[in-house]
Amino acid sequence: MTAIATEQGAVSVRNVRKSFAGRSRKARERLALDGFDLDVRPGEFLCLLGPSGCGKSTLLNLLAGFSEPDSGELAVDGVPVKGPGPERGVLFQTPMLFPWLTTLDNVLYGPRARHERGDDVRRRAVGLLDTVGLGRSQDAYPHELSGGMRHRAAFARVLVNQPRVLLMDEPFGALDAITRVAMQKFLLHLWERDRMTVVFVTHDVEEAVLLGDRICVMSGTPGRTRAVFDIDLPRPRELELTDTLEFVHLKRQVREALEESHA
Ligand SMILES: Nc1ncnc2c1ncn2[C@@H]1O[C@H](COP(=O)(O)OP(=O)(O)OP(=O)(O)O)[C@@H](O)[C@H]1O
Repeated sequence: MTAIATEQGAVSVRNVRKSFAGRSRKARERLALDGFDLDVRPGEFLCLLGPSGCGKSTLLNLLAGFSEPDSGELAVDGVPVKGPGPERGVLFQTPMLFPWLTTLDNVLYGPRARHERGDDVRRRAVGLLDTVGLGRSQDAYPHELSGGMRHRAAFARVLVNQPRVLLMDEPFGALDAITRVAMQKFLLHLWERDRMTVVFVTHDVEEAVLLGDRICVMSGTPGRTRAVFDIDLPRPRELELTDTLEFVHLKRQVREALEESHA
């Protein structure tokens, strides 16, 4: 896969408001975000932490172009987000795969939908499946894959579009501890190599400190930025880092900010 230029993938969120109508006349409108600002540098790994309901998924959906703000602006490389686009890859907690397609056909789905059909794209898809350790499972259907394998297949499906920005909503939240660590290692390795911009939502403070360049702790409702932490830990990062004093100290600071955001 071609490396992604690090100067691409700047994300900006300006004064964004997003509300949801109540289900009935009596049910009040819910204000998920109000006056929300965020800048993510090209190639930066930003983690979003915050209490349930503070608007993290709402923000990711807006950046993905799955929904529109009431007001304010969201842009990638200065281009306003007007809908979904292949330059923004989205990964959710539940891997999105079509059950009736093989692993390889799932990966090729996006390029085919854009009428990219040549040998090049097929080679890229096969290469990616190798990279994610599914080289031998290209003909398997999703139900024949383990949970971790399905996550990796969904990853390959997103990466084949060579996104400049990866939007990840608790992608490893449902995995067992061992698979989760394996996926974190895999993501770190991939990001070290390609340096795409990542916006990563998690509830796990340790995961945020291990992965992120910066952590934005949100509070709500409506969602606001409560604290921002620069994580200046050396890279490449390995799991052993979590045992160091520096890591433990940072983790405590972030956890305290998160606890305050629940107050
Ligand atoms: N489609 C929707 N319709 C109505 N209300 C919604 C919708 N999506 C989100 N909300 C509301 O907007 C607010 C923010 O929700 P959101 O899912 O963004 O929070 P979150 O921080 O991602 O929460 P969690 O950590 O639990 O996933 C909540 O009050 C939620 O009930």
